[in-house]
Amino acid sequence: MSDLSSGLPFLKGHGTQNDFVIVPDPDGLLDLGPAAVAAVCDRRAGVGGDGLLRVVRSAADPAAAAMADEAEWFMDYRNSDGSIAEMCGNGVRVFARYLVHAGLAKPGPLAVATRAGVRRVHVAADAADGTPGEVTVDMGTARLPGPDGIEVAVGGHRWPALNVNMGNPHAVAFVEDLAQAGNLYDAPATSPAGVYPEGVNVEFVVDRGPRHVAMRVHERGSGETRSCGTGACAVAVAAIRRDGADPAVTGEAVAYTVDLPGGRLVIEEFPDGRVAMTGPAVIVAAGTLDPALLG
Ligand SMILES: N[C@@H](CCC[C@H](N)C(=O)O)C(=O)O
Repeated sequence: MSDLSSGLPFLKGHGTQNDFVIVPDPDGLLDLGPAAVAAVCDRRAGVGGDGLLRVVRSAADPAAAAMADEAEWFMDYRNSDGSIAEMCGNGVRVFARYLVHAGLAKPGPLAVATRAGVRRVHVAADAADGTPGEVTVDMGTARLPGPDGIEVAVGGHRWPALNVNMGNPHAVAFVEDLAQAGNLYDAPATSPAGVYPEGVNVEFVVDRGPRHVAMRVHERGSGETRSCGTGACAVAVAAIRRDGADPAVTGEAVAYTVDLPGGRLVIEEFPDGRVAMTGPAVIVAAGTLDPALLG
């Protein structure tokens, strides 16, 4: 158990404006329950964030100890409502940026343990003018578990959707106009019932040009966010199949540009099914959390 009487150090970072509170806990001494996470992520009464990244040595956390030989650090990711998710694509890029920022890793290749398994990350060196290098993550392979006939509904609109699992669940719907998704204050309805027993992240997608799409997302546990890395991968995978460009069939790697409200990500898929995501990730602030916030 950690002594929190003098407060808890934190940092703030984002990847294409998907923003996270980063809490270093190298020795795994913190017990951050859902209420504490939600309080920290509250945009008015807390620091504010779409999620929280606890940075802990894999060997110090039972959820990651089995990955400790491969990845020194475990990304313990929580949504802003305090719920746990298996994976966060922007989160893992921001996590890697933090490790470099804190001197815990060097730019270049590094491995990060997540609940969805070890993810290989590459942090590019900063440019000569100080612009932070982009961060690429090998996101593993997408699963498309079906069934056929999934639909997403918002207001009076209803669209067919593809179930894409990137370690976490997604429903991808191609729409005519991103405004049709409305204000996205509430989670969109999905059918048939029972396809997503643990909840789902829902993506709305339009075409922008050849191999170029734009999307909005409603994230499970966080609401509408300005970017979602696993969501962008799910969208690219769905668009690649729709466009008949599946690398497992064509034998050719393919890259799609995905525009999100908070920025741009490039998603590649390779003939062996691996999906890679590249985009910016930055640290923007550091401070101390009032222990009262943590309950
Ligand atoms: N923003 C993330 C996804 C975070 C988890 C998601 N809300 C879930 O519950 O699955 C990303 O960048 O992938």
